Amino acid sequence: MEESDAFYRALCSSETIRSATKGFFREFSDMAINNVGDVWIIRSFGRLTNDSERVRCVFTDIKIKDMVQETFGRIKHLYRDKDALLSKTKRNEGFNLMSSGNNEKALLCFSQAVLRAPINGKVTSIDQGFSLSLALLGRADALMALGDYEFALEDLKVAMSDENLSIKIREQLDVKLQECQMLLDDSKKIIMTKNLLNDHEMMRKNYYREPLSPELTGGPHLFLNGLSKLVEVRETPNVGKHAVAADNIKIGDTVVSEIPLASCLLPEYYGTHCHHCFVRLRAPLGCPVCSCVAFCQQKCRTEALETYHKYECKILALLIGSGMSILSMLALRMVTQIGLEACLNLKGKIDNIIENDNNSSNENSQLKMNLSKSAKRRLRKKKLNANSHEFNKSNDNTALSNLKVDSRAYALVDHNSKRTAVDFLERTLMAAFLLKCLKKVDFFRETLELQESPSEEEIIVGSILLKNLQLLQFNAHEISETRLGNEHRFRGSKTIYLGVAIYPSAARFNHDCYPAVTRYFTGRTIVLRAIRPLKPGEVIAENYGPIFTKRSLKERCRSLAGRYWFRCTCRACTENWPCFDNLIEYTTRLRCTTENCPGLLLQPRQLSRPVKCLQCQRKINLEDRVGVLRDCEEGYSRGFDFMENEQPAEAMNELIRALEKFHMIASPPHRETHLAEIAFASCMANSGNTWQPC
Ligand SMILES: C[S@@+](CC[C@H](N)C(=O)[O-])C[C@H]1O[C@@H](n2cnc3c(N)ncnc32)[C@H](O)[C@@H]1O
Repeated sequence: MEESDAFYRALCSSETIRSATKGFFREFSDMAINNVGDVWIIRSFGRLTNDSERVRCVFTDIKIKDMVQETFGRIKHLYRDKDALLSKTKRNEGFNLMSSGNNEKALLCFSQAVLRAPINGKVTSIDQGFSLSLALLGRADALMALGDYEFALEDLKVAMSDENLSIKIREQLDVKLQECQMLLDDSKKIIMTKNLLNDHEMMRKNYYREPLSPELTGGPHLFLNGLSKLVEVRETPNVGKHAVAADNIKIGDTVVSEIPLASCLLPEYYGTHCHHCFVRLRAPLGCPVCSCVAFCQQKCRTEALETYHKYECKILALLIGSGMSILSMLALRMVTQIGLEACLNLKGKIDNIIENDNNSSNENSQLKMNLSKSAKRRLRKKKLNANSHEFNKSNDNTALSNLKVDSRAYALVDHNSKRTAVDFLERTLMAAFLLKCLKKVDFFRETLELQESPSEEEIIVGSILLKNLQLLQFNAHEISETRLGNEHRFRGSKTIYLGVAIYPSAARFNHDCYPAVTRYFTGRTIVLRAIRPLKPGEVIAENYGPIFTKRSLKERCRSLAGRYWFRCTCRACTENWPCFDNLIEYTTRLRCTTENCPGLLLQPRQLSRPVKCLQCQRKINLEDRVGVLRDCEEGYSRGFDFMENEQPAEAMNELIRALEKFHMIASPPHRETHLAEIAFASCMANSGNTWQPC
């Protein structure tokens, strides 16, 4: 590797751990790395062979332990607290705004009042201790004025759930509840009889619910959760595990619809999206302790509070302030959401996976050479079946306890054999920081002082954190929402990244600079759908960011090598396909008309003159093919027109027909086809997370 490449790779790698500009962590880790020096890093730390040893080392080795213990010994609770007075002020602001008819702004004030209010009975000097119920009552008023009766009803029910409410407040709530129920029933009747809800209103209401995920085409895979039966996972020494078509795949087919194993919302969206399910907030509920996060409904709040948020609550501001990356937060979430017992249980499974991996990479390289095709197939099936065991036990999101034994993520690639000692050290320091944060919030049974050396339980959890930090670097996905244009759904729309998540099945899809699938999200569920047809055995590739139409070969190589540590050998790279701008000049290759011939031919200047196919050696007349290509282009234009009229379903039908035809008679690259694929992907994303600012 050239020096500049190694430098770029190290830079990319560090950014998956922490910010290069914000927070205290970077400064601390740079200082620690400088202090211990290269010799110790390479000769001592670099010789350690597993994650437990690495975590133990930073807490016990004389060269580094004081720095680590002293810095992390100062960890304190840091979070945004409740504020009853502010809640009351915001509630009064809300009433003022309502009286001047500004109900939307009033709703925002009431929501702030709800989120800042302490639980009833906590601060009795203000609102006699009922700030929360009063804030909810005020918000219900605003929601009713806006016609959002279901949200209002929900607020009133939450407000009434306190058994110790004063008689006066209970009576007010009772009256409001009956009024709200009546208005809700009436509005339902009106909608049913007159179908009064217009498209815009319907869309607005749906923003606050999780969109429906599409069914998996061909039904779900027998044991690879979240994948369709049309997908198979294979493994080769050069590209590792990857998804291939098990059957014919058509354009638009849904090949993945998977819920995440763990996910984390970016802090900048804490005020606008549900901390748990990522849905847009309309009438948020808060955590009873902190004012940092918001939930769209009781169910999300309960799931979060019963699992990860009970640990993260009092350190959230510290975590954000440290400048840690969102992937580091996800590494912590994978631990906090399952709890200590499950972590201890997981450790044995992770060790088994690592051991099996080591054994099989040694054995496989020798064995595979000599095996027959059918023996290789049996071996593949056996391995996948072994993995599926953890799968079947774990993919029911409703049963959180089942998540406790899910070890699928630990079989994903982490490129440990290529990792430098300094990279390991930086990750280990982050794992140590997270470990001490967990200790501060009583994650562990023993209550040792922060400064003391870690117990065996802590080393286990530290090693899991460290492993998470490694595997997430190459396997996490960004969750997105489509911000629709102000005036038009498609024109001016853009993709907004809300957070990150880990999907053990989708993480098996390799990259291609000309991907076979497009990706969008329904809530936190990842959906992958085909944008070009595939035959059995063909690779179903995703795109990791650099797409051939927008980035040059050099840029793509640098980005993929720096971020994902591989050299791409896809067709777009090996044939050096031109980017969009240069595609205008490019002559599209047409398929030979001889049955089963793979030949690709360039259009002759004079169309009536046949050209010789170098594959089948026949003279081929391409007039028909050129005619069909024009039909395709016309089909694309009709699709674009439907999009211009904001009719995504009709646009998709036109585009699918034209794209299918194109792939039968020609081969990419072809400028109009790629524009059509982008348009088709936008139409599909339209049924996922979307938001149109008012
Ligand atoms: C998300 S994982 C994909 C699944 C992975 N191949 C596995 O075995 O689990 C990303 C890693 O896969 C490998 N990879 C992905 N696309 C590749 C490609 N086109 N060629 C070679 N390796 C690729 C790289 O090692 C990359 O870091």
